[in-house]
Amino acid sequence: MLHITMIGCGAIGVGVLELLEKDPQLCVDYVIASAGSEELVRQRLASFKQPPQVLTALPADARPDLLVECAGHRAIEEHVLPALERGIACLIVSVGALSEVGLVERLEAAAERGQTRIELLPGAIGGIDALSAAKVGGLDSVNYTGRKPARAWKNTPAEQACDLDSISEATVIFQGSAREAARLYPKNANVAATLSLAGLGLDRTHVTLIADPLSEENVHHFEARGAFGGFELSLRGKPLVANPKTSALTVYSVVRALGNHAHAISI
Ligand SMILES: NC(=O)C1=CN([C@@H]2O[C@H](COP(=O)(O)OP(=O)(O)OC[C@H]3O[C@@H](n4cnc5c(N)ncnc54)[C@H](O)[C@@H]3O)[C@@H](O)[C@H]2O)C=CC1
Ligand SMILES: O=C([O-])CC(=O)C(=O)O
Repeated sequence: MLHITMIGCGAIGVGVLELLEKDPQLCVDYVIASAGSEELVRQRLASFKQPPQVLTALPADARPDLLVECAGHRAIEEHVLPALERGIACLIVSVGALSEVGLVERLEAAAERGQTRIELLPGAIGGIDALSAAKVGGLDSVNYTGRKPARAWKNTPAEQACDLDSISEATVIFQGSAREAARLYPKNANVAATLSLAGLGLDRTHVTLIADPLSEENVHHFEARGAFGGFELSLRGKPLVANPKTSALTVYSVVRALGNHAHAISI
């Protein structure tokens, strides 16, 4: 059995815990919540048969087999870096955090010192295997468009680009590099960062973000060209009820990755 610590227990975290209850080979012992939210998180977990212990930091003597981050950009600096230094293998969904200059190198150095690894999960997108394989032969261009319902852009800089409550058609709210998209939209542009880290890098991946009042889905579309040929993918993700910014596939991506660490065959 693999022993897991989970950072963050919101829409993704609860969804993952619900699915993991059915897998006897995976056990989440600890959930790390942000300070002040422990009681709320305990209430969220009250109906679980064996709820994990809720803490605000990993105990000094804890040695989980894996730490999985489902919290947000700040959690990478706060929890993932120190865990790597301690030799704990980490899986993360807040890949956009790696848009901060120098953070990739710091994570690599921490993992090397701890003789462990950090895994960037595909989350709401697919095709990362093909894109990163295509990169080996050389890529010429990667263009990504993220389209979400207008409500998914609430409390983001999109509110300065348009009136989200009154737009009647799809409206471009951002065009630029993946690095800038991830910085400005930490809860909506992790896919942009993941595609660029697998492909042409944060500064050469062109990103368009769209608020679409006529859509009920989070649509992720990218086109890649290079020595391998060409590749297009359109993924129409259903948003989670608990958080319209986040696609349900992100939950399944975490469960798949954890299962691949525990089961005899990984796919
Ligand atoms: N790679 C991908 O495709 C995707 C990645 N994400 C990432 O996942 C994150 C979480 O998404 P949701 O679960 O939908 O958000 P949510 O807002 O429903 O839940 C996040 C939870 O983490 C907690 N939290 C925040 N910072 C923390 C910290 N430093 N330490 C411990 N707990 C902390 C919050 O209190 C909250 O309970 C997003 O912020 C985003 O960065 C989200 C969607 C897709
Ligand atoms: O869940 C999604 O559809 C993608 C998302 O929020 C992100 O890229 O940060």
